[in-house]
Amino acid sequence: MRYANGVTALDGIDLDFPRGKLTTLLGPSGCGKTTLLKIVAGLFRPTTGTVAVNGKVVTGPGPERALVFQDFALLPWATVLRNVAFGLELRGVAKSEREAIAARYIREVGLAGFENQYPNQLSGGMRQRAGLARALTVNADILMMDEPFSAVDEQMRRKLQEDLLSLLQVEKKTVIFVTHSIEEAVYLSDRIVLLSRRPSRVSAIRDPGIAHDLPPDQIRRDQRYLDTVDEIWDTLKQYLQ
Ligand SMILES: Nc1ncnc2c1ncn2[C@@H]1O[C@H](COP(=O)(O)OP(=O)(O)OP(=O)(O)O)[C@@H](O)[C@H]1O
Repeated sequence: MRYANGVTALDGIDLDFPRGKLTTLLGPSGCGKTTLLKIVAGLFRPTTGTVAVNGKVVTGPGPERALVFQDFALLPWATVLRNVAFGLELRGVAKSEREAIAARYIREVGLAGFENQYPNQLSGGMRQRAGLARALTVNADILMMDEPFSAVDEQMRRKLQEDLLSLLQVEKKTVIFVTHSIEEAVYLSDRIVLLSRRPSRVSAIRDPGIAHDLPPDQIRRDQRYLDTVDEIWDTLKQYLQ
């Protein structure tokens, strides 16, 4: 992918994202993680190459893919209920139906009771949950999450990570996740793609092999978890100047 200003962000990326698995893109700042996510989302057209979902080439955004941003881009003038239902509103789903669906996901992400609050009345963690609920509401099979937990404090981040794993046990989604945190990647992922410095290539792929149904504290103490964190750091630190 080469931008109009001459920056080549990605070069020769050949990747697949297994169905029902959480794949994380990890790499140095500016290597092109967000660019790759936006290409998969159909927001950017790659200079060369293609993206296919279930064998069908992506030519733009589609209902089977939902993008969750770091700030979740909530509408400040709309309540949580309306924000969460917004994707369905855009699709012309009737008010009572979309609100019933939205209410279900609001409960599922742990926001019950906050349906009528506005985004500025919520904490950062609650806003993240509202954004996630909105992505779930449109029932896309593929969720793309761009550093979704980076704007909250460490305790809330851990809680959101745990809740995301629990949610994914129920809602079988294919997730493409971008983070800067090696620990977060190893904790959450079925598969981790390490990208090199720009112009970015796939440097390595790791399957942490961690059972996500174990209690969170047990995962974080697991020797395999700790070794994988160390090993990934060893690979990534060569890209730091
Ligand atoms: N719209 C754009 N036009 C021109 N260059 C861009 C554009 N968007 C991103 N870039 C450049 O492409 C490169 C990759 O950016 P991108 O945001 O994809 O990286 P990233 O890995 O997500 O970065 P970070 O980890 O810092 O969030 C950067 O050098 C960035 O400056």
